[in-house]
Amino acid sequence: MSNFDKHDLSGFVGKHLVYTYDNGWNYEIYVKNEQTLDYRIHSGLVGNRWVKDQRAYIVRVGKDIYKISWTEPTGTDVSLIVNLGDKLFHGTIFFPRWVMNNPEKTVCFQNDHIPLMNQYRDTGPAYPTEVIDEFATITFIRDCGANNDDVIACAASELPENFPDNLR
Ligand SMILES: C=Cc1ccc(O)c(OC)c1
Repeated sequence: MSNFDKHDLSGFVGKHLVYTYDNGWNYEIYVKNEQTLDYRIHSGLVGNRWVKDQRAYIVRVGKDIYKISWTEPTGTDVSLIVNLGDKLFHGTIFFPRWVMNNPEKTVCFQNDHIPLMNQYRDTGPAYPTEVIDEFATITFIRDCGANNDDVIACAASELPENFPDNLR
């Protein structure tokens, strides 16, 4: 049927991407391996939040098109389409109501606060969910290999002075 191997994620694993949503939100993601991602948020509702080792479903849906979906300890659900060939990106984010009401509660290195995030999630309110459905422009792509813990290793606010502007 298709002329590519949908099970082959080798063209995606290891990719480090920076992208800007049409609403101005700037994000950075590292595809750590076939089921894991790290990310850092530069600006937007929850700018300066960062996360390592988020488990995700990653699938190939075209020759150079991938889809990543996951649910976070906060209860936020995310699904991303990454079209590397056209440098086109689309994200759908489903924010629980409590995140919209108090986004600052999620701005942290989440890995140090998983039980707290789960507690916020369980307390809610969850509904009504806020759906953010936006295209983004990929501004930077590079290959960092798999399972590289140096790619996303600090908050956006903690990046060194000499960090390249095109990587922010
Ligand atoms: C809520 C997290 C979230 C939302 C949109 C994204 O593009 C993302 O990329 C890592 C993460």
